[in-house]
Amino acid sequence: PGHRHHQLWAWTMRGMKKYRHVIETPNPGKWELAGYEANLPISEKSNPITRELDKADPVQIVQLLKECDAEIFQEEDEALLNYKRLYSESVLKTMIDIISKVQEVLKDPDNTLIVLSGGGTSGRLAFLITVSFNKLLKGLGQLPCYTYIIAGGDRSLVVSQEGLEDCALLGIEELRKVCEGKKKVVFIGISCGLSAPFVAAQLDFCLNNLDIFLPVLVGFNPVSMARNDRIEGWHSTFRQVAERMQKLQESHKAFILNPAVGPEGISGSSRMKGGSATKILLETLLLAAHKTVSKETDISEKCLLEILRTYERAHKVTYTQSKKIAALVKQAGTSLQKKACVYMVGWHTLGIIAIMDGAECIPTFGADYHDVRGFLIGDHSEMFNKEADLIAQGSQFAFSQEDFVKMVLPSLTALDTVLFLFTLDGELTEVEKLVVQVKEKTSNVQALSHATVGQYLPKFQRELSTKWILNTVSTGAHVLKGKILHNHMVDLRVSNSKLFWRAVSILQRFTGHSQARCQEGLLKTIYDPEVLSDEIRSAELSKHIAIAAEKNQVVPTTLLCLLRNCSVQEAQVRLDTSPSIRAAIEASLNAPGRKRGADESDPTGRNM
Ligand SMILES: C[C@](O)(c1cnc(-c2ccc(S(=O)(=O)c3ccc(N)nc3)s2)c(Cl)c1)C(F)(F)F
Ligand SMILES: O=P(O)(O)OC[C@@H](O)[C@@H](O)[C@H](O)[C@@H](O)CO
Repeated sequence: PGHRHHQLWAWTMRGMKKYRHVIETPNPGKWELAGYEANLPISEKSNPITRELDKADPVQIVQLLKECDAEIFQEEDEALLNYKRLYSESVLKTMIDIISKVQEVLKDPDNTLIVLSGGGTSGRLAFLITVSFNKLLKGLGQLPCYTYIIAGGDRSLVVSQEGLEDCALLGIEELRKVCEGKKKVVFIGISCGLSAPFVAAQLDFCLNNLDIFLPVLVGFNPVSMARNDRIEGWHSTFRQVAERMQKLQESHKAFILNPAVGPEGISGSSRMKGGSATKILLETLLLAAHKTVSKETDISEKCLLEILRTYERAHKVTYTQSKKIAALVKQAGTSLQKKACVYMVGWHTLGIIAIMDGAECIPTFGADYHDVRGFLIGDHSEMFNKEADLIAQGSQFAFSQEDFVKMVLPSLTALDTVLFLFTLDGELTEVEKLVVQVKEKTSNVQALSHATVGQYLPKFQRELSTKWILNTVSTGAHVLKGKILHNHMVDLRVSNSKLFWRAVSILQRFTGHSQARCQEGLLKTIYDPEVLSDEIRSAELSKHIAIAAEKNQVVPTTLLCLLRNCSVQEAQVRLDTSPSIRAAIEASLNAPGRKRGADESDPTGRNM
């Protein structure tokens, strides 16, 4: 029997060879065996650690997410397909090569520029890192050398606009604008999944103008797992661009920094480990560059390792507060379950991290914009590219102390949770003033202060600690609210092409049906009540997405249709009359006489 098993495995792998973009559903119950998981992009895989996240209590949720975050720092491991990791030799060498290019720019600020760019969280981190390092230069009396691009412009910093990362030409246009008149530009394109068309097009543009640009790609998949489906309005796939860069790496004409950090705790949610790893990688690289730009000494791997280790220490220090974090998760979960709000109010850059986390809850958990919101206390004048895009755009864009006092305080109730994020040096009087005002409205006030004594964390590590805590609190609160099935956000809004493919993959995973059948089912729900024609089937993905983005519960509805072989209307009735989406799906997963899909094949047989 063993050899037959092997033959099956070999057959399935050969079948994978034709694998273009489509990742086919393996035979029922053969998901792990057939090397299916091995073929999935690491950034999109389901992390075994959080397999039962939806059944965990607050303390367990914090523990599981802590373990996921710890994978960022895991050393290269021969057994685990030895993907290169954060501490791998090759990664450190590439960082050193990039540093010397950055130093050339820092020495000639007038004719040069360092551009950081990305969609969603990657764009927000591009902004945060730009602000931090321009402030560092200003402190040294030097001119700013950094600028950022985020898909959708400054609005996307505070309110997600997920569809814009699909716009390849928009990326080029934004890049041309910021590089006007520059002779040398280090372009750092950030895409955790090696997937955003916005970034792929910018990198491609750099590759066609190497006399001016040095393209650097930051992400967390091997190039072999870069996204390979066609980009609308563009001639190359992300993978083709990445392969072109790979060839130029030898001659230092392009660089790819892509250590594996392991799958996200919520499958595909690259705002978490992907965002944290982006911050760690780029701050380490740029800090080292700034440290040695004055001295002629070359940067050493030892110096890089020292900085990286301080981030690893920040992970340890942060999770010594696990009990308090779990209490915050529980309290925030209660607020959301009672249809109340969670406010995260942070000082200086801690406020930017709070705003980012709040903005991400909308696409990540289908949250309403006022469910979880971040606010920035303190001066934000020199921060934004075009602050005008932000101010007075309506309550969705509220983010300042003034907005908090004017628009939030008056309607605060005892069911709301308010979390203050600050450091113990300096702004204490400011904090107390605001806390007093909040305490008049609710006792649900928590403070997260970074002690500047004892467990001292430098600025960048303090920010990452805040990100880990806020990501855990907002994720945990939505898990407790029943938004997650196993470790998947099944009820995702199909608002860009990556989310369209994630929806199809989740349908494959929970039904065991073929990719084609799942895609057909999804289109049926999207276009309902219109009957699908071949013309509709062959329309551009952007057309499907434009319609899907305006509809609710498209994926859960399709899942029920596929599981019960019923109509869209019947599925919608079933969802509307069910206590929760999770309950409706679980009931259908266990419907009598149903073939079991991947996510229920339980190797331990516990559920038999
Ligand atoms: C793990 C899982 O099977 C799964 C989820 N999402 C996906 C995908 C999400 C998004 C895509 S994709 O946009 O085609 C993409 C995204 C990034 C990348 N490097 N390559 C492809 S695949 C896959 Cl392949 C599997 C599950 F269970 F979540 F459905
Ligand atoms: O960095 P990537 O892989 O290109 O992803 C860019 C964006 O899709 C991503 O940041 C998204 O907004 C987040 O909600 C993911 O949790």
